[in-house]
Amino acid sequence: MLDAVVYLVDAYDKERFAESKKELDALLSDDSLATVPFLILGNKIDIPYAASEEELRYRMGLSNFTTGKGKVSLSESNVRPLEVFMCSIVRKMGYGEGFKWMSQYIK
Ligand SMILES: Nc1nc2c(ncn2[C@@H]2O[C@H](COP(=O)(O)OP(=O)(O)OP(=O)(O)O)[C@@H](O)[C@H]2O)c(=O)[nH]1
Repeated sequence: MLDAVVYLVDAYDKERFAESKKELDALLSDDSLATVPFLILGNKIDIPYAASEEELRYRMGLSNFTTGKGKVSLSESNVRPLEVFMCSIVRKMGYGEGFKWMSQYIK
């Protein structure tokens, strides 16, 4: 079984959000991934016109599904950990926080 899924979205390529949402939805509804933590990374925030975190969350249909940043214990619940972190891979920023968040849910 997978420990986690890291899903990277190009936050600058707004025209492809619908396509990206479709792919993500397929993964989210895959029974074999039902309890697997999902880290959604919105990349390329160094570009001024890139989507904000809020816009990305909305466009990906995740507004009501993120489980909270920081230390949030979900082990007592059936809730799958899912969060959105914005990053710039070329600037080497943002994803570290995401991976740190994710690591608390990996046994
Ligand atoms: N400005 C910026 N450019 C980036 C960043 N990360 C990757 N790129 C650049 O984006 C270009 C295209 O790479 P990707 O977006 O990863 O392309 P891809 O997802 O493999 O291909 P597509 O499916 O066609 O989008 C490359 O030139 C990368 O260097 C980033 O954080 N900021």
